[in-house]
Amino acid sequence: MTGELSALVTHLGRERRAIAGTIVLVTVSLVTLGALAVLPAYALGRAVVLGQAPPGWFWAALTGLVLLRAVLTWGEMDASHGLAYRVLARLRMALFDRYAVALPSRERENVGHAASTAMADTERLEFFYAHTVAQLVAAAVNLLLGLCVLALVSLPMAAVAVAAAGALAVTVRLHATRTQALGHEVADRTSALSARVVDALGGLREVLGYRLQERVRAEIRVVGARAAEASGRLETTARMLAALREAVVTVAAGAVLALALVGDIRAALVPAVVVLALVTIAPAAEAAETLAQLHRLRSSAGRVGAELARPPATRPVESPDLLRLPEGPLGLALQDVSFTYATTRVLEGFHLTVQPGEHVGIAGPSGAGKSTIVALAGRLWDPDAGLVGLLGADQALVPLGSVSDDELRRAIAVVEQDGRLFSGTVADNLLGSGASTRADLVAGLEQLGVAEAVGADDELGEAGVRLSGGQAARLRLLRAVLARPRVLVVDEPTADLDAETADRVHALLAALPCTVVVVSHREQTLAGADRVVRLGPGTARTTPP
Ligand SMILES: Nc1ncnc2c1ncn2[C@@H]1O[C@H](COP(=O)(O)OP(=O)(O)OP(=O)(O)O)[C@@H](O)[C@H]1O
Repeated sequence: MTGELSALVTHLGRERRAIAGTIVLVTVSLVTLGALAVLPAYALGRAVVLGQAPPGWFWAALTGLVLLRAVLTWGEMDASHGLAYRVLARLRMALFDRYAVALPSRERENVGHAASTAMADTERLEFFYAHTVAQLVAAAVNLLLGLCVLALVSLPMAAVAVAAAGALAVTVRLHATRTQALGHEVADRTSALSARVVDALGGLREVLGYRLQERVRAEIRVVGARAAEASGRLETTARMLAALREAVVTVAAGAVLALALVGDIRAALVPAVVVLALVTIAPAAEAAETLAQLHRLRSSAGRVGAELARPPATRPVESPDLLRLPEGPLGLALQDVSFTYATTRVLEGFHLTVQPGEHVGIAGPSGAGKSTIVALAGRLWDPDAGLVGLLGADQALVPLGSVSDDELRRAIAVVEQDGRLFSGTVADNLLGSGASTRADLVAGLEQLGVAEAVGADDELGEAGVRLSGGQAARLRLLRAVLARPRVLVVDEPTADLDAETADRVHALLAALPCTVVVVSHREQTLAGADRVVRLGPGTARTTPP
């Protein structure tokens, strides 16, 4: 197995034993099949050349092999189907565990690539570990066994089989070198085509509104033709090499037959020996076909491996360093914090202390770093330097990075400006934390003026598409409030609202008993806070309190 594929085996846990089990099953099954082909050929040779009926042991052996093969085939199907599902689940679970800690990275990348790796690449690999590995090992063992038996019967015939195996290996190499570059070209062109289609579908309203249909159609036609042309070339090359492999098997069978006819093998054995040569080489030819396709699986394994190696977005909390949060109200503190996106330094030596129970507003020009402060407060990322923590009533600071994720998520809720809702009902979306009741939800919908538009059991559609911007913003806020956090950090809760509806949000926030940090450009929204911190333009710096 090549590096990328064997590297993933560590993620398969107990399934490694199951893979070993299918290898044994498939190998025994293939050898049994070979014996099932050779035995009747042997009987036929005796009957035609010597005029002798098969002996009694022949029928017993044949019946035994038929039964064994039936049991093995059934066992193999049963084992490998179950194994395939479990391998798929293992790989996806490993990926999703990694995504959970690594994907919300500060680069905020498009997650389409991650999703396609988790769905498509893992499916390809599932088949490989559950079926292909066993097929390859079985073909290799079968080849070795067949060669040994052939060598006992006739050394020249064994030499022919070895030469055929060598020729098949050459076709695999040829296939790999010929199709690798072509395969990349096909993948690139196909992904360009889907990107263009997704782009056009995403902007369908604009396409129709600005009468761009003809242009889009022409572009898709050109990109589609390029993809089809590259796929065609790949297909032709693959077919030619498949034909070459078939030719190798045919020539080898012919050579074996010729050797049998001119050699010193007893005539009665000729059919059995020719069949033996065939059952030795044919599975190897099939395996060669599979090996030739292995580069695709290797790329899939490489992609999955790269995703599994993504660095976590925040430093994992080691259990000996775990701290418990104090009882009672909690405040929030950022001490001497610096933070940089790829090249943009947003915060430098930044200080902010929000006392337990205090309501603080944060204002500042666009790009000043307000949303970055919100993200750091929710420990979506760690700061490059300095400390972000929760403040007890005794002013002791517990760094966010020392609290278990579960305890942290229960203590602090963050409502980002571009936060997400999911498909499902309003209740599914808003009561997930389990901290509030359905009655609280209904009261919240009333208070925020959304009850007329949506009820607790209404479906929101994918990513909440059935809501207006202002309705979605209020539901996102309500979701955080219903989680009953001890610290609530909200980014622009009223940006999408008219003045009257914004007042409903102000009233809700003002009545909250917990610590509240509100980021807003709107003075009305900041007016309800106990105090307002105003950031200047450029990198946000503040002196310690
Ligand atoms: N993921 C990112 N990668 C690179 N730079 C980023 C990223 N997110 C934000 N920035 C940059 O960091 C700076 C601060 O962004 P931030 O979103 O914190 O500002 P903000 O004060 O909330 O702005 P606004 O009021 O417009 O929402 C900006 O210059 C922005 O371009």
